[in-house]
Amino acid sequence: MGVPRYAYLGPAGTFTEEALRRVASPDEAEYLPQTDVGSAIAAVRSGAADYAVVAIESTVEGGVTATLDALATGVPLVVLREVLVPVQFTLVAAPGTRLEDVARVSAHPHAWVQCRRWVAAHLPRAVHVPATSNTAPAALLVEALAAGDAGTLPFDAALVPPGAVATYGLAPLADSVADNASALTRFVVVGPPGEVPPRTGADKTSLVVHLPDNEAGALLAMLEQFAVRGVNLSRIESRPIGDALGRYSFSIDAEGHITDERMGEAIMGLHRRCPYVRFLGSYPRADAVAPTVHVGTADADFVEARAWLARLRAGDAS
Ligand SMILES: O=C(O)C(=O)C[C@]1(C(=O)O)C=C[C@@H](O)C=C1
Repeated sequence: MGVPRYAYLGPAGTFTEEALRRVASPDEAEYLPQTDVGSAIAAVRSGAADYAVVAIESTVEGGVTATLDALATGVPLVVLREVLVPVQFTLVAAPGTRLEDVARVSAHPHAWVQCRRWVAAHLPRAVHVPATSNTAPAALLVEALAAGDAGTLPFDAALVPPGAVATYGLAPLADSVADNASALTRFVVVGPPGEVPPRTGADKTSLVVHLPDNEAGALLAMLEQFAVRGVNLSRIESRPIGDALGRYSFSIDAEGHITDERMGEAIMGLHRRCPYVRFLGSYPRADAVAPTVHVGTADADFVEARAWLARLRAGDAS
């Protein structure tokens, strides 16, 4: 078998590539840059890649809907690992450009929303020119500079990851561009289902859940499956299923591993109550924070309770 092949949002220098470098260095893996998240995930489904690395959540914008939607339907894939990357941007432009010359800024939509206040304060005239990734405009700028026609570009400056400044040999116009200096983006490595990564004691489980139609309290009943078993949720968001108005799919991250008794019981509860449950994997938490275990919800409590029930069922009510 050759080296593992990773599909990810390119070109070189994206935050996604930085996340990938933390998973597998370029000399032990094949990097397959793609133009969008959907193509990276499709590459795993078609067998063109073994894994995809995709952004799934940011501290500023919440869930990355392209990723959530691509994983919620289609050939099942699972999350194997998560990686957190700090996100700040550098504004780059052709040499000689001054801040006051900048009226059009190229940026990935997720980058733009993470720099809105900075842009309003420093470039009040600037409009957004959407880019397919954080480094796509850097590559265009380099090409245009080499061809001597930077003036024909559809933007005056671009927001790029700081690491891309050196990769593309560009001159920064402004550094540390961010509305939230501690912004993080969470990336996940996804692959075909197989063995579940072993429990570490600080794990996350991701799920997609549909609710029964027209049932008062269905959302509450779904949440209770977690609450009564002491399972904390770290993210829940609704996405339209897409076939009719009012039909929503819930994308959930829960603290714990599928082999934890409380998580297993909660997922069985979802299976009994909800028309559709997709398991998107159990994997180690990047921050290695173990969940708080509430009274009566440790593995031993479930095991003991089951043994007690078995005794009752066997007629031992003493
Ligand atoms: O990986 C990149 O650089 C991207 O352009 C993608 C992406 C994202 O989709 O969230 C990654 C990190 C930042 O949050 C902004 C954009």
